[in-house]
Amino acid sequence: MITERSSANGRGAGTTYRIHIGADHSGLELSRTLQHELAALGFDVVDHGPAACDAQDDYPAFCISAAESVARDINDNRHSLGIVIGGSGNGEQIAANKVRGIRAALVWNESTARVARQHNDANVIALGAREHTPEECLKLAVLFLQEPFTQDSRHKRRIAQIADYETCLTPLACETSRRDALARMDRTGE
Ligand SMILES: O=C(CO)[C@H](O)[C@H](O)COP(=O)(O)O
Repeated sequence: MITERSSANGRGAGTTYRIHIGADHSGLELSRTLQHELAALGFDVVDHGPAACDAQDDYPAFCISAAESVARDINDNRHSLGIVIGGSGNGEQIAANKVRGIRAALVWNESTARVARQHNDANVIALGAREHTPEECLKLAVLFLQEPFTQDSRHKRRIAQIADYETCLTPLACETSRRDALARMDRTGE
């Protein structure tokens, strides 16, 4: 069973992770493989489609559905992460990142899988099913899911700036937030 404790992510203990997965026709087979393997590892897996292979289907709805559920769960203090899958992962990442509160990272090697959690506290990853073998993708997904966020103040500060921009939609808000964060660090020595 993969839990908060065994995944050592420092955000609590004893809670099973929920993983929301969405794909398109090019990622469907990989999505099914990952769902099977991650469920076997003890994750609580939620499938956001597609239900069947249709070469004409479009990835945004499936990926946005998965990302919205991650965001909703996080708002409800439930520990959830997401995986969106397409041919390249690019469009899937772009779609997921349109959801407020989502930080989706395109993961394409072991380093980007780890750093997506360590530095970015990413809550969704995008994988390109046409770029890797299923075994590679499983490895990347597990690396991501088990890696903790460092909690370093510089990373928190940058993530907060993105969140500020997302809320206010003005670059000035980012700059203000950066100045406030730097001033706060001066005061507290953080
Ligand atoms: O990776 C993707 C988007 O980033 C899609 O999966 C890809 O564009 C689908 O291509 P096609 O319709 O030619 O199968």
